[in-house]
Formats: sequence, C-alpha cells, structure tokens
Amino acid sequence: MTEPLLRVAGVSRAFGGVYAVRDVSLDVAPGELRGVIGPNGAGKSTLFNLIGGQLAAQSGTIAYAGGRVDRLPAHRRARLGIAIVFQGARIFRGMTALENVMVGAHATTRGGFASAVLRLPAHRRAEREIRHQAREALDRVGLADWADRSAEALPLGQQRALQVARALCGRPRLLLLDEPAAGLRAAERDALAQLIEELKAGGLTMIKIEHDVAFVTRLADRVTVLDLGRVIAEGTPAEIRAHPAVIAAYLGSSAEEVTP
Ligand SMILES: Nc1ncnc2c1ncn2[C@@H]1O[C@H](COP(=O)(O)OP(=O)(O)OP(=O)(O)O)[C@@H](O)[C@H]1O
Repeated sequence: MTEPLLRVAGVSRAFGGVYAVRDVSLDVAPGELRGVIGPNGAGKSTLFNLIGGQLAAQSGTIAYAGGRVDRLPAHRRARLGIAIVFQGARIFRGMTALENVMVGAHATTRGGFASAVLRLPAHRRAEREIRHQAREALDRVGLADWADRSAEALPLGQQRALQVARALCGRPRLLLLDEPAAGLRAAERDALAQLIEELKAGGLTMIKIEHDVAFVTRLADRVTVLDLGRVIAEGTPAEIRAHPAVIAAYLGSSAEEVTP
C-alpha cells in the first residue's frame, strides 16, 4: 500500500472540557478525494483547523508527507503545502480577482503579509513570481479572463472558485475545502464539482467537508463520518450511504435522503 499523504492518528481537542474532536484517526492517500460529513457540531471544522495548524491538538499526531507537522504553526504547514479554503471565506472588496489571489499567496511566502503591505524591496523581487503563480491559479479554476476585474462583481459560484484559486496559489499538495458548495445554486454546484474533479485529475489530494451527502458521495473516493467528535464510519460512498450508523446519526430515520 502507498504511504498516506496525511496521517491523523488519535487526535483530540476539547473546548471547556467538551471534546470537539475525540481520538480521530484517518489516512488520506496521495491523489485521494476524501469526503467528511457529519451533523452540525460534529467536529468537522475543528478537524480541519487541527490539520491546518490553526488549532493545536491536545493529543495524537498528524503526519504529512512522511513528517510530523502537529507541532508546527499554521504558516509552516501552509508552506509545506497544506492549504485550506475556510467555510464562508470572504473575498477582499475593492481588489481585482488577481489581487485577491495574490494576497493569499503572500500569506505563505517568506516575507509574509506585512512585507506585502509595506512593499519592501525583497518583497518586490518576489512579487513577479507571485503574480505569475496567481495568474496560473486563476487559469486553473477557469477565471483567467477575470484577473483584472473587480472580485466583488463575480457571481457567488465564481467567488468560490476564486477562494480555491487563492488556496492553489501556494501550489499545495493537500487542499482542505470546508463546505465549498454551501449556498450555491444547482448550476454553480455542478461547476464547482467539475472544478474539483479537474483538480483531482491533476493529482491534487483533497479533503472536503460537506453537509450535502449526495454532493460529497458523488465526488469522493472515500467518506469519513463524524458525530460528536468521533469517527463513526468510514468507507466508499456506497458503503457510507448504506451504513446504519450513518443513517441513524446523520439523517435520522429518513433514509430516502441519502439516495442521490
Ligand atoms: N473555538 C471554539 N471554542 C469553543 N468551542 C468550540 C470552538 N470551536 C468549535 N467548538 C465546539 O466544538 C464542537 C465542534 O464544532 P465544529 O465547528 O468543529 O463542528 P462542525 O462539524 O464543523 O459543525 P458545522 O457543520 O456546524 O460547521 C461544537 O460543539 C462547537 O461548539
């Protein structure tokens, strides 16, 4: 079996004595698209923050590309290629689409956001390379023609694609997507699904949180189900749709809802 790109082993995190994530383990193979589902408060976003380093795990280990990362701060993990598109992430108003992507890239470059804002000389040298990567990222999500247009004028579906471009700008190996399809209309969802499929075809490893079981099981290779901070099931989309614990915990008694 190939080495996993990401190995989360026995990770826990509590807030005020209540576990948000409890003894969670999962392995994600290179190139895999993993779905994570679970009801509100199941611990999905907390799990992402533990992987990305926005939160520290209180126990357990997280290994990425063969090395431990669980003691590293978020910006170091970002530089190693772990990128997150946060739930409900906003675009920067008054900036072009290209500038929006470049701001994301500055967060992962050595100079950081402060030097980007201050326009230090060392920063200016890196600027051209970042601009190049940002254009490349916009191209990857199908927004090349929007580069110099106002980001806030983009329809919601394309604003989501812009968030993805921002995350892609640092050329990550692992992309975490927190409910990327939330609030989108059917046609926008389809376009986003197609983008995710293209990224997968390009070899990118992804973990995607979804509320919509049909949407996640349509795209994912495997699905992990969280409930009350614990993994209650993991398997292929077909296994998950048929799993009694999933139907009971996640969907109540209405089993019809899991049929796509
Ligand atoms: N920073 C925090 N401080 C206190 N409690 C928190 C914090 N972050 C999360 N929690 C709690 O941890 C639990 C898991 O929250 P989390 O946001 O990870 O769930 P989720 O599965 O992502 O939910 P949703 O689908 O609503 O986004 C919840 O009970 C939440 O209230």
